[in-house]
This record gives sequence, C-alpha cells and structure tokens, in this order.
Amino acid sequence: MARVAVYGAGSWGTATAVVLADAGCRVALWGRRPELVRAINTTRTNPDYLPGSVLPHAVTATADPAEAADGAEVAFLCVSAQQLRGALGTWAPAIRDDTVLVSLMKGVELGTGLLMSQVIAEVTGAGPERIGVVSGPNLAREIAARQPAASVVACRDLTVAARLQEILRTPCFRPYTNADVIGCELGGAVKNVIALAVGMADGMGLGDNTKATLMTRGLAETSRLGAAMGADPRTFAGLAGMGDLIATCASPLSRNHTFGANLGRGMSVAEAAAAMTQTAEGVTSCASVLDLAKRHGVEMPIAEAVVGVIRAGVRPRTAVKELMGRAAGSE
Ligand SMILES: NC(=O)c1ccc[n+]([C@@H]2O[C@H](COP(=O)([O-])OP(=O)(O)OC[C@H]3O[C@@H](n4cnc5c(N)ncnc54)[C@H](O)[C@@H]3O)[C@@H](O)[C@H]2O)c1
Ligand SMILES: O=P(O)(O)OC[C@H](O)CO
Repeated sequence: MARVAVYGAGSWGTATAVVLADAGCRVALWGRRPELVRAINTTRTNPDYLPGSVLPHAVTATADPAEAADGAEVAFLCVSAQQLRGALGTWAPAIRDDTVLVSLMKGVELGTGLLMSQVIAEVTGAGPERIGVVSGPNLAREIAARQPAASVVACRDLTVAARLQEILRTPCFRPYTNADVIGCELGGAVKNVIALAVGMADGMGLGDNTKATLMTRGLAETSRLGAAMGADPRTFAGLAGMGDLIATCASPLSRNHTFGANLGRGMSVAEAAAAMTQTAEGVTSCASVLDLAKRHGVEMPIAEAVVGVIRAGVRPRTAVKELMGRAAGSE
C-alpha cells in the first residue's frame, strides 16, 4: 500500500485524498488548523470545505508536517497559489529528498510569474524528475462524489508520471500521463481567468454565442502564451486545456465562474470577494498571467479585460465593448 501525503485540507486537497484512498493508498492529510484536523478525524468529513462527503478510513488528518511526510512516496501540494512559497518553506524540512512533489494547484505566483512547479523547484531544489502536476476538469465536489472524470498527470520523467497515474487511478478517476508540465499548468491557470470572463457574461445575461466566443478565443490566448513558453500545443486540446476550460466555464460549482457572475450582476470586486468562502484562483492570478504574457510579448486581450475589471474597476459591460471594438483580425 503506497503511503502519500496531501498538504492542504481545502476542497481540492480533501477530494484528492478521497481519490488516493479509493486507489488503495494510505493518505496523511495535512491541515493548518488543529480544530479542522480534529473535526476531520472524528466526523470523517471536512465540514469547512467539503461538507457531505464521507472520507474513507485510509485518510488520516494531521496538523504536523513531519507526521504527514512520514514514509510518503509522494507529497501532493494544495493551498492557494500565492500561499505555496511560504507554506512549502515550512513543510520542506520534513519531506524526504526522494519524495515526489506534485502540485494540485492552478495559479501563477504574483511578482515572479512562476508556475507552481517552478516555485516548488526554487524552494526545495528538487529536479524535474521529482516534480509533477495534476490538472484537468476536476471540480472537487463532483470528484468527491465519485462521478466519472479524467485528468492529466504530468512530469518531465514519464516513468514518474506513470507511477503517479497508478497511484491516482480508480474506477471513477482516470488520469492520463503527459510530459508537458508547463502546458498542463498554464491550461489550468489561464482557464480560471477565462472562467471569470464567462461568469461575467452569464451575470450580464449574455448568451451562449458570447460564452463560446470567450472560451474559444480564451483558448487561443492560452495556446499563444504556451507556445512562447515552450509548451506542447497539443496539450491545450486535451483535458488540461480545453477539457478544464469547458468544465470551469460551464459549471455553477466553479468558484471562478461564480465570482465572475457576481461581478456581471453588478457586485463590486470587494462584494464578490466577501461572498466567497473558498479560493477563486483567477482573481489573483489574472494579473500574473497578464504579466507573463507581457514578458513573453504575447497578446492576451481577454485576460487584459479581466485584469481591467478586477484591478482597475472597469465595468464588465465596458470591457465587453472594448473587446468587441478591437481591430479586426484573422483566426
Ligand atoms: N476545488 C477544486 O475544485 C479544485 C480543483 C482542481 C484544482 N484546484 C486548485 O487547487 C488549489 C487550492 O484550491 P482549493 O479549492 O483546495 O481551495 P480552498 O479555498 O478550498 O482551500 C485552500 C486551502 O489552503 C489552506 N491555506 C491557505 N493559506 C494557507 C497558508 N498560508 N498555509 C497553509 N495553508 C493555507 C486553507 O486553509 C485551505 O485548506 C487552487 O490552486 C485551485 O485552483 C481546485
Ligand atoms: O472552482 P474553480 O473555478 O477553482 O475550478 C475548479 C477546478 O479547477 C475545475 O477543474
């Protein structure tokens, strides 16, 4: 039985712990707050982040990073993207040098423009053969309810990706391997920004043509940035690209979509933020995605429009007018 650790007992960390337990692993789930750890171990649920889902007995929560790391072949990391660097700094001393480190996150670090795999490499000094990523159309509540879904496990070393595939595979969760770590991470980070835009369109009462346009042109922006960063263009047609974009933009369960819809209905950014109890990663990462685009000389007009709404108080209707008023182009 493989022993694994999941650092971060939020909604996705907890849902991933369920998948890993179903796949036959013994799972240590690290949580920051001792009272939540106690509640998880006594009620077998995570009342704050995944209420209603019963956790398998193979999942044990702990607030001690060393206890979580003990004997772990893989450490899955899952806090909000801007918290990773600080949190990993406290976990890393407890984690063995041969433990594979896997990001479950979908964001870009503000200021540095680093993807989560790059933050992991910088903080721990681990090489690419020890760093993986899981990304795909995986809304936590659906995964925890064991609805059939697929995802991508990426690592530059395909032997490691294949091991991660084995560790995560269940009758309901089907991971595919990929060596394109950057493409998978970009797909996940940028779709959050596009889901904010689609949510705004929904909130404004706009219809399916508008949303299909945002999703398709959003994927074009993602692919352009990916090409500039050395990603494999095929990744964006797969589960970590188009797949995740569709799930997030279409689902009322998506926090990014919900945040955008609240803005589209007329809430201010502060009001929309106050209405959230969980991470809507695109709200912060939109600025770092746009920053990355500028560094690579890539045009990302939808991401720019989202940053305008979130950071500069542009009204969603004005942002739509500006996008439609851009110079005509070719596909
Ligand atoms: N929820 C999903 O459906 C889903 C699916 C796939 C990927 N993701 C990605 O997973 C990441 C986390 O999302 P989530 O849904 O689990 O968020 P969440 O808001 O449900 O949970 C965030 C967790 O991070 C912890 N945390 C925050 N700051 C911390 C710090 N400084 N130190 C330690 N822990 C800290 C919180 O206590 C909480 O447990 C995001 O990048 C998100 O895009 C989420
Ligand atoms: O709820 P969201 O918007 O963070 O999206 C969750 C997952 O990333 C969907 O794959």
